[in-house]
This record gives sequence, C-alpha cells and structure tokens, in this order.
Amino acid sequence: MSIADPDFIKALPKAELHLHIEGSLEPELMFELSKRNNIEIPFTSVEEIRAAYKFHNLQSFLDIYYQGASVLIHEQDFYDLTMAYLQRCREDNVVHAEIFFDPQTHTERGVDIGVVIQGIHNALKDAKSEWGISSHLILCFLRHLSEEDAIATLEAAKPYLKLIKGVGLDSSELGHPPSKFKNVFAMAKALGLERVAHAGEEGPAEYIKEALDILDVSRIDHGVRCVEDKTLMEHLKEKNIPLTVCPLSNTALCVYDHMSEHPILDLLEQGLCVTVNADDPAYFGGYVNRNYLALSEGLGMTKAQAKQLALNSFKASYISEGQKQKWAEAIASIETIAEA
Ligand SMILES: Nc1ncnc2[nH]cnc12
Ligand SMILES: [Zn+2]
Repeated sequence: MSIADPDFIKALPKAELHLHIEGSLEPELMFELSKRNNIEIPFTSVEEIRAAYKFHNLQSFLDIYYQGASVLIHEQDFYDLTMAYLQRCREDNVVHAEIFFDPQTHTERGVDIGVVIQGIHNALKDAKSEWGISSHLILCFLRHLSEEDAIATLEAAKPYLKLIKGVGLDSSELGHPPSKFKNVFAMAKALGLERVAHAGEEGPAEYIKEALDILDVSRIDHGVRCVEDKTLMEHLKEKNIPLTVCPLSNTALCVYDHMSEHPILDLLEQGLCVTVNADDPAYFGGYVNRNYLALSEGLGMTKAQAKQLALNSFKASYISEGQKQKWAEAIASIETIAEA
C-alpha cells in the first residue's frame, strides 16, 4: 500500500473534531481586526506576528493565543473568523466540524457571550446552506480559572443551549486536573450536553482517567500520554473512546521533538479510535490536510491508514448513525477510485 499523498488526502471526506476557533485566527485577520476595532497588539506587521510563533510548551503558546484573541469584539468579528475557518474546511474537504470556543476569553474583556455565540453560529449556518458543511459547537471552560467561573459561564450560556452540542475543558493542563471541574460537568450532563476534555496532552495519563471517571466524557482531546499506561490503553480500545489527536500541535508545542516520534499510527494499528485534527491551525502550521500530510512525511502513513483515520473522524463525531454510514460509504468509494 502506498503512502498517502496530498491528492488522496484531499479526496477523503473528513470530520474535524478538535479545532479552537480562536486558534484559527490568521495573522492577516488579527492585524485587520486590530485596526478595525482600534485594539493595540504588540506587532507592527503580519510578518512580525508570524515570527512570534515559536513555542516551547503549551503555556508559551497560550500566552500569545489569548493576546491574539483580544482583537475579537463584535459579532461580525466572530462571523468573519468562523467563515475564514469554514472556507479552509471547504478547501480541505472537511465536511463536518465540531468547533471549540472559549467564552471566558471574551467575557472577561466585556464581550457578551451572546455576541460570541451568535457570530459563530451565523457563520456555521451560512456554511451549511452555501457549502453543505455540517457542524456542532462545543463550549470550553478554561481550566486555569475556577470552577465557580465555569459554572457562571454555563449559566450565561443557558439562553443559547439550543446552539451548543457539548462542553469541553482546555487551557493550561498541568496543575489543573479534570477533577477540579466535577460539578460543572455534572451540571452540563444534566442539561443534556455532550462532554469532552483535553487530557494527556502535557498532563499525565492519570488526567485521562479522571476525565473519563469523574467528568464522564465521551471523547478525549489529545490523550497521547495514554501510551504511558497500558491498562488505560486497553480500556480506551475496549470502550471505543476516541482520541482527537493533533500532530502539528504536538510538535509545535514540543510534546515531541519530531513527527517521527509521534505515537498516533501505533495507536491506530493497536485498534484505538484516533483521529487527526488541527487544534490551532493559524499557530501550528496548517489545517487538517497539512496534519495528515505531516503523518505521511514523518511516519510514512499509508493510504489505508489515512482512510481509517478519516473513517474514525466520523465514527467519533456527534452526527447521526445515518450520516456516519453515508460518509463511511463515501470513503470506501474513494479508496476504490484511488487504488484502481
Ligand atoms: N492545545 C491546546 N491545549 C489546551 N488548551 C488549548 N487552547 C487552545 N489550544 C489548546
Ligand atoms: Zn486543543
């Protein structure tokens, strides 16, 4: 079986399940919005912004990421940001996206949560009607803040719950275990929301277990440090718990020095439901197809493996069984054409 090339990767319909909309803010739009909204950023050009994107761990990235998000003020800004991402989905043949947003990053600057949600939602609606891209929205709590703050955020989101599929947990992982958010996740469950959490990115395998046992999540974001606990790996496999893995993020944040060290294909071969995602594509060097390609280049990912990863992305999503079946058939037919 041959290595998956850019044309094969592009031909595969894909779902993206781990994408922070604030992390898709390209320097060009950041610069434009800083002028449009009269918000000062410590850069004088797009090139200067890009040059600042050198990270040595998660926190060094988050500091710049939150600063970048400060240019987002109006509903139109959130619409433009989301539309720009969905245009990339179209280019990459991402047909379904489950998108994270960080309301606290905006509400703490005085931006109303309704402005954030409505701006993002309007773009999702337009992309569905214009391009047929389906989507769900996942509200993330910032784990470096308190659980009380997370509960207040969930309360503030209540008028918009029809637009929100689930809740997630992101930001600085070390020192902020999932157990810190036990009550707010229980509240989200009672409201009928799906639950996911970042765990085992920089934090230990123990945080993955906590996310499963205490927060009752159905997916783990990142989760790559599960390799340190064989019993946990067996559990993830047996219970079919997906990991939304982000290869370029992991190398950009020095979780791995080189893509050749990344365990994603080993996990795939061992039967875990791993998926490929971009995390924060404007900061980490590319969107979904670029992540797949990095696996071809760094790990020799075959077409069969790429096909399985694309299939997993739909299996792990919150779309209906009928939709899952439809995309599974589309993927199978693409393999036939490409292999003929
Ligand atoms: N990779 C990541 N880990 C934790 N929080 C994040 N917020 C945006 N990207 C993140
Ligand atoms: Zn993430």
